[in-house]
Parts: sequence; C-alpha cells; structure tokens
Amino acid sequence: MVGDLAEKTSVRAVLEIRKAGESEIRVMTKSSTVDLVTKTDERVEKIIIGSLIKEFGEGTHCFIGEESVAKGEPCILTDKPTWIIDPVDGTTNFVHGFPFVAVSIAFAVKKQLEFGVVYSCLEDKMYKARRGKGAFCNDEPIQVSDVKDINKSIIISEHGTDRSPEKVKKIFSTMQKILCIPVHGLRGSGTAATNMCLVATGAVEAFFEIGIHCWDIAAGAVIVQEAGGILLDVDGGPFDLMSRRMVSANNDVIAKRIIKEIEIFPAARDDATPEKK
Ligand SMILES: O=P(O)(O)OC[C@@]1(O)O[C@H](CO)[C@@H](O)[C@@H]1O
Ligand SMILES: [Mg+2]
Repeated sequence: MVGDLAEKTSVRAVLEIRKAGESEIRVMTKSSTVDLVTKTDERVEKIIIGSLIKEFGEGTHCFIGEESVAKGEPCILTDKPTWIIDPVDGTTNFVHGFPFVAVSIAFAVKKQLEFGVVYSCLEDKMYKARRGKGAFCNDEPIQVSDVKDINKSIIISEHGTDRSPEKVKKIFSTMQKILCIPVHGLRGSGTAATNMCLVATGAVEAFFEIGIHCWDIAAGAVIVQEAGGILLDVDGGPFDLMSRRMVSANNDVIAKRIIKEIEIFPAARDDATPEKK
C-alpha cells in the first residue's frame, strides 16, 4: 500500500519535472551560489507531500523534504512513520539539461527504512525496493556486481556544493588516491539517488560521499541493500542516515578498500541543531 502509493506519486512527480524541463527554467540558489533550486523542486515537493497527506490524513505521518527543510522545517528522524523526499535529485543537471534527474521517495518507521523508490526521469527507469523483498528496476530484479578486485572496479563519487578550498582539496586527494589504486574508472552522475541505483544494478561497484543529505540517499539505501549491497560510514563504522557520510558498495571488500583512501572532513549532521550547522 505504502509502496504502491510512493510509486504512483513518483510517476506524477516525474511527469511534472518532464513538463517543466520543456520551458524556461528560472534558477535560484540556496546555501551557496552553486546550490541551485527551481520552482519545479518546490512545486514537485508540494505535490508529493500533498498527495501523501491526502491519502493518510493530516498529522499521521511526518515528512522530511529537501525544499521544506531549506525553508526551515525540522530535519529530525523520529520513530513516527516518516517520508524522506528529494523531489528533484540532480537540480544542477535539470537546469543544464544533463540527462540524470531523479525523484527520490523513502519511507521509514521507527527509524528503519522500509521502502524506497528512485525514478530516474529522463532514462525512464523506476527503481524500487521494500525491506526483505528485493530490488527492482522497471519491475526486473536487480543485483549488485560480484567484483571483489578493486582493480576491476568503477567507483562513483561527487564533489557536492560546498566549495571551500580545504574540502575540495580533500575530495580530490581522495579521488586521486582511488584512481591511482588503480581502478577501472571514476564516475559521477550528479545525483546521489541515481548513483546508488548504479551500485544496485552492478554498473559500478561503489558510491561514496561526504556532504550528502538524508533525502539524497534514503530511498537508494533500501535499493542498494535489497540488491545485495552494503552501506557503511566513511570510517568503516555503521551507516547513519543523518550523518551526511556514506559508502555504498557491492560488498565489504570493495567498501573497506575505498575507506582506506578516504580523507574525512567535517560535515554538520542533517539533524544538528541550527547553531551547529
Ligand atoms: O540538490 P540536489 O540536486 O537534490 O542534489 C544533488 C547532489 O548534489 O546532492 C548530493 C550532495 O548533497 C550529491 O551527491 C548530488 O549530486
Ligand atoms: Mg533536490
């Protein structure tokens, strides 16, 4: 029921994004001049939350949505049934016509992720997974790759929207070290949700990033795990959805090899109090 609804809602969101992409896109900024947002991000989030409230009634479920949080709504994951939403993951891609843009909708109960749907709009691929029930792309089962040799892997990372030189230096130093292991290649689609689905289908072996948000990865987290993959913190500890740090990989051999090279830098937690952000 929850899954069907998330799927239905994601289809509505995708139609809206595709339609908006046909006319001129007015671009605004959020935390920095490279952190882009459009009216479509805001409208699509309202459509998603509005249709879920219509179904479940006001006050029964909680919502953590990228654009609502940007406008000051709290970003705290409680035990209550909670939807975690990125209406447009890959806004920069959307603005530039770079063809990877995804809608990401996840559902958690008691802080446990139960369901995730990532709809890659322009590729027309709907990825979905329910805890314990497997992962699918356009209804076909998907599975992570079985590569254990890091030298035969493709790794994804992104550089995010925080361009302070010391962080960028660490990000590129990590990428340089991983590239020189050597791996077959380094990639990045510009959407964390899509990156995770690429891990889930076995197109790449891992995706890691410091600076991602819970709405970028919540749905992808269910999909990767249900496709047989794993999630870890960048220091090798347990994955924490609100920590803004994640390694998702096909197996722990690949994950731990990458973790050896990651230069960690601080990122304020999604659920940090405003004065700590
Ligand atoms: O702002 P958007 O388009 O929803 O987020 C896209 C994105 O920049 O967010 C992550 C960093 O926060 C990146 O992995 C990803 O590429
Ligand atoms: Mg977004």
